[in-house]
Amino acid sequence: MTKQPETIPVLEVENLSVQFRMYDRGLRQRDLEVISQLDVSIEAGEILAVAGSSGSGKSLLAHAILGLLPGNAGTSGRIKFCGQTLTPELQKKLRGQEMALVPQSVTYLDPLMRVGKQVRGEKGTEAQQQQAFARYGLGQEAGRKFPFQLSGGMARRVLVSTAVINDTKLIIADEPTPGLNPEIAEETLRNFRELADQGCGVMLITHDIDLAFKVADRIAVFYAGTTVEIAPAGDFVKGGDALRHPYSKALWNALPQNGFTPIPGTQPYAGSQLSGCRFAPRCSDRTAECTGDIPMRSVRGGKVRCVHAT
Ligand SMILES: Nc1ncnc2c1ncn2[C@@H]1O[C@H](COP(=O)(O)OP(=O)(O)OP(=O)(O)O)[C@@H](O)[C@H]1O
Ligand code: NI
Repeated sequence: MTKQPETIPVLEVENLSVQFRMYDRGLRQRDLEVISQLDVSIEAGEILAVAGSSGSGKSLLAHAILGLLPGNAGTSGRIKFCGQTLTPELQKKLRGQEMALVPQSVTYLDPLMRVGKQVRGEKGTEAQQQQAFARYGLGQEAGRKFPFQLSGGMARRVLVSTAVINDTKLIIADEPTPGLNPEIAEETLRNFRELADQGCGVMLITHDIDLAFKVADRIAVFYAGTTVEIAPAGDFVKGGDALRHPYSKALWNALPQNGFTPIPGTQPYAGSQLSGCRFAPRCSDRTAECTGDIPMRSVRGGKVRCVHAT
């Protein structure tokens, strides 16, 4: 029997931690760990949604991948792009080309530069830009406009065009839909699906797991700076016992269509050094074992960071 060629994931994040060097009064220095022991991967053709509440580390993960962390941040662990370990030099080379960020807000467009020029960037050609614009239903005249002359929907398509212009293999979209009317939000998601279907890996960062399971293949749930569950999107449609981590179940129960049941307590600040399960203080299933080191493990075709999950 011939062996199937192994496909190399577009993105592999292994045991990633991110710390910020902070100075207390009197210049005492301490490291604040905001992402810890994070593992995640994306295959070509796949949309991975990254869902989690505010402050759980979603944007920092995006910035760590792209090499956009601020100067006082340090990382450990490994990030591989198409099998190659990323270094700051490589990140700089690939950024905006083979890996691209669709930022949260159209205010990321330079207000003083015509959008065609922005979309082409340093290396894109006029022909590539026109092709991308045509693909997203933008007239050629759009390229000569300034951002303030675009409608919200057009500006969004411009941002997506920016991401596709250089045969991008990995697109990271950070909260691309809030503030958009539902039609444009859906159109934006359709664009990502299309790009994935053509072989791109897409990381879709969102607060909204409702939206995530409509378009994503898998969902990674973040809590206080790490992944607590990574599972097929279908499990998040079913909810309840299809899910593995108590926090994922709680998120599901908090959805309007599932009764809006709130989760008591609050997420610990990502920098607060906790040992053991970070969700334990809010978990009704917690036991003494939850204070130990909790690795990710495989359960029913997904991954979970919980000693009790079956
Ligand atoms: N420059 C920084 N210095 C210190 N701490 C920071 C810095 N940037 C972010 N943090 C902290 O890191 C944690 C994760 O932040 P991050 O922006 O990744 O959250 P997020 O999941 O993207 O949240 P949101 O959904 O609100 O965008 C937060 O607790 C935040 O306060
Ligand atoms: Ni964010």
